This record gives sequence, C-alpha cells and structure tokens, in this order.
Amino acid sequence: MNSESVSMSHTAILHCQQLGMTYTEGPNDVEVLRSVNLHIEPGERIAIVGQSGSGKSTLLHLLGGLDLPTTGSVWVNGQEMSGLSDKKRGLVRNEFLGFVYQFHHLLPEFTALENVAMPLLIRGTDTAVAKAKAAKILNEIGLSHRLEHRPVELSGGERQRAAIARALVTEPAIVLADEPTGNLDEKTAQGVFDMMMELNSRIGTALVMVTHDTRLANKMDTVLHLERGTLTSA
Ligand SMILES: Nc1ncnc2c1ncn2[C@@H]1O[C@H](COP(=O)(O)OP(=O)(O)OP(=O)(O)O)[C@@H](O)[C@H]1O
Repeated sequence: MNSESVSMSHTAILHCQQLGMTYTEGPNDVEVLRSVNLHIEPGERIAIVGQSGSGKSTLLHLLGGLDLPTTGSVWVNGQEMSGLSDKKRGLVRNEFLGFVYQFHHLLPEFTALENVAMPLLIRGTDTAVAKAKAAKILNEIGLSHRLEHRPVELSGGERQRAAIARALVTEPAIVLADEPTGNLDEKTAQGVFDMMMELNSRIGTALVMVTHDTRLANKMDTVLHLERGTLTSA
C-alpha cells in the first residue's frame, strides 16, 4: 500500500488495504488477489479492466462486502466490513451501496416493481413511496410495460435492466457494477450507462465499473488494470 492512500483514507467513501483472496475449494489453492489497494472518493468514477479470470468479479464482491477477504480489509464509509456481523454488513450495503451483478439475482416470486422497491422497503421507506420511486426508475429504464412481470416472464436484457434499476433506486453513495451493460443492445447499454453517469453528476454517486468495453471504460476518470492479483493504472 502506498503512503498516499493512508493519508487520504479519511475522505474515502470506500477503500481497501492489502486485500487478498485465495480460494481453497478443490485440490489446489487459487490465489486470485494479493495486496490490492484502492481508495474511492465520493463521486469518483473508476473502471476496472482485466482478462477473463483475473479476479474482477472477486474484487467487486469483496468491495461490496458480499464475500470476505482472506487478508486485508475493506472499509465502507469508515466501517470495516470484516468486523461486522452479517446483519450489520447487510445494513451497510443497503445504506451505501448499489450492486449490479453479472447475474441479475432478482427474487423470482416478486414482480419487477416489487424487486426494485425492495431495497427502499428494507430501509423503511413507506410502501407507496417505494413503489412510486420503483415505477419511476423502471419507466426511465424502459420497463414501464413490465412492472407486474416476474423475472421468469422477462427477457435477459429486461431482467438485467430491472436489476440495474434495483441498484440505482436508493441513489446510493457507491455503485459497484460488474459488466452492467454486457447483456444489452448498444442503445439500451448507452441508456443504462447514461443513468449511472446522471446519478454521478447529480448526487455524486461514486461508480466502480468492471467492463470489457474500452469505450465505456475510457469515459471514467480512472481506468485500473487487474493483473496477477494486483491493480495498476492502465
Ligand atoms: N468460489 C470460487 N471457488 C474457487 N475458485 C473461484 C471461485 N470464484 C472464482 N474463482 C476463481 O477465481 C478466478 C477469478 O474469477 P473472477 O470471476 O473473479 O474473474 P473475472 O476477472 O471476473 O472473470 P470474467 O471476466 O471471466 O468474469 C478464476 O480463476 C475463478 O476460477
């Protein structure tokens, strides 16, 4: 870790130090990440690029507190994620993070509207307000005609858009997005990207986006390359 990230860490909305991840399932240990240091300021826009299998999804999961690292620490708004109970970690995620996964993770028994309203309901938002906000963002993302559909009744791209709406509906401090536009046609992908950028410029949401799309990556402030378990400036 460099001294700069130590001295600046008090302003970070999210930062990690000496992050390492080794998978121990199967016959061989697989060291995917070692000594990753990252420091994300409010409103900062970062793209993470790297070859398939280089550990980008693993890193995003660790940054979002969805998995815990083998070594090192992640802080979200000053709270060290490994030190929290599962429940408290879930609350920190709900309060500060929006997560767009490669797989949509929508709840199958709920409609698109209910899925998108869910993070607001977990925060204690009034049901009518939550549903109105969910309907508004689903409308913006081109799904006004699919509010009452369950995930199984949506196309792959529609499911992905509903999942993106769910990540953005709380207007989080940070969006962690794993190939958010990967399954979408060019026009829809641009619309989704524009929505993330709009949140960034309107309320200062920090964006951390894993992408293979160099055109989108180059629109971020910083492009970082994940290679041999560490991040370097691309
Ligand atoms: N749960 C797990 N158990 C064991 N190994 C894993 C697990 N999850 C990921 N890996 C391994 O970790 C490495 C990095 O995987 P990861 O999904 O983070 O890469 P990625 O850069 O996101 O790849 P892609 O661009 O193809 O999505 C891979 O070699 C993968 O096989």
